[in-house]
Amino acid sequence: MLKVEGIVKSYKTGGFFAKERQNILRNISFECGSGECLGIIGESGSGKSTLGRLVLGIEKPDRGTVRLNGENVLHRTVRLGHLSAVFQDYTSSINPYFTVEEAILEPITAQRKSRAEDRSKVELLLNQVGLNPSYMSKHAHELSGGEAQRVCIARAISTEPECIVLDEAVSSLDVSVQIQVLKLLKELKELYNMSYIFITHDLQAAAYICDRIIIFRDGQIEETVEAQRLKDVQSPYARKLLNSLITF
Ligand SMILES: Nc1ncnc2c1ncn2[C@@H]1O[C@H](COP(=O)(O)OP(=O)(O)OP(=O)(O)O)[C@@H](O)[C@H]1O
Repeated sequence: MLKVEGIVKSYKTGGFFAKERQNILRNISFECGSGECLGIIGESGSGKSTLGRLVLGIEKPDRGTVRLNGENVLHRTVRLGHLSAVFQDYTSSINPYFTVEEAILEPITAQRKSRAEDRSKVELLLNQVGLNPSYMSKHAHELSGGEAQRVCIARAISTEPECIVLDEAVSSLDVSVQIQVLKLLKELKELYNMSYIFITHDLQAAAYICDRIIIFRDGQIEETVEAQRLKDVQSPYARKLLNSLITF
């Protein structure tokens, strides 16, 4: 279970010596249960990706804590192998000098598992994301967008993490590929009982994959709603935002 409590985050607004700071996240608290997919929807610049980085323990909050099963994610041992991420920019997510096999093995190697099992593990992971073993020796530039994102997903699930932060993970893909990858993510979530923090602008994608959706406004939670009851949002802002995001 992921528990975010009282997160506050600001950044310096000017250069290195600047004293002024811009508040990005203001007192954010929520929980994401095991096996739950929690969506974060909000306008551009509202702080969604910043929140994602704090959940991953990549950055430190000014105040507040992110805990995974009661332990602070700022400790490397708490996040290593237990938390992972899939980002929008799949091409730069994969080291261009790595083969697919090396890219998928990166997090496993960080956990120092035995090398003998590695190849068969990569084969299994490729299979689970719908790619055949011949992909192992390819490099990122030889993959289509959908294939590269499948490799990123295989890498993200390789350590069987409890939680994955998916930051606009399907947004750069063609619509038909988006649907396939969303379906795959849903299946993998069931298979491994993982939690997802699903950051997106895409209301349809969120409605498809999420159990609950947080509507974010200017670094604060405006409203949280069950994905199946999106039409019942209460606040006028949330209504307006959702209407603006409906594209059909
Ligand atoms: N490392 C940083 N240093 C300074 N300011 C930053 C940093 N990271 C983000 N910001 C600022 O924080 C604000 C929120 O950015 P963030 O990327 O979290 O928003 P977002 O909701 O994910 O936006 P988008 O949907 O466009 O990706 C922006 O004004 C951004 O310029």
